[in-house]
Amino acid sequence: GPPGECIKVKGKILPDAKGFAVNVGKDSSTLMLHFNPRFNCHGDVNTIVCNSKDDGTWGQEDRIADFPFQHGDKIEICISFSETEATVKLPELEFQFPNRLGMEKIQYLAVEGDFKVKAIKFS
Ligand SMILES: CCCO[C@@H]1O[C@H](CO)[C@@H](O[C@@H]2O[C@H](CO)[C@H](O)[C@H](OCc3cn(Cc4cccc(C#CCN)c4)nn3)[C@H]2O)[C@H](O)[C@H]1NC(C)=O
Repeated sequence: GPPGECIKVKGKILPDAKGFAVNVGKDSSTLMLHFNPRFNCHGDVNTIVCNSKDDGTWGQEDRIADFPFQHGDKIEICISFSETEATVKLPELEFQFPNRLGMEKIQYLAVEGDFKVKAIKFS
């Protein structure tokens, strides 16, 4: 959808989650944001890794200092964006990630890994 719209993903983190990802962008190869909380994977423990993907090529990773998640949590992730940055709103944490590709609309959303989606809302 267009800038300013909020994409809300509600769901539950699995009790034995290693990690999950919410990807938004144009398609699976071109992502404005790969939002990837890692409980324990790729050598990361309790770390949120964010990145972009440009036609199949990963960008530079950003690691967020806080990790407001626990196994089994029911959470809502709210992603909105402008021409300059994406904003991720979580319980107890909000941060920005640069809109590196200058993407003007989000037409792709995918949730992967140890997360059970309950609802997705575009508002
Ligand atoms: C230190 C030198 C090496 O550096 C490492 O190099 C790796 C390879 O590049 C990076 O890892 C890649 O990082 C990229 C972001 O940048 C991506 O997350 C990508 O994963 C894509 C992907 C997504 N999915 C789907 C999915 C998603 C979440 C859960 C599950 C599950 C489950 C059932 N339990 C499945 N599968 N693959 C990851 O592989 C590391 O961060 C990086 N580490 C550092 C410190 O730099």
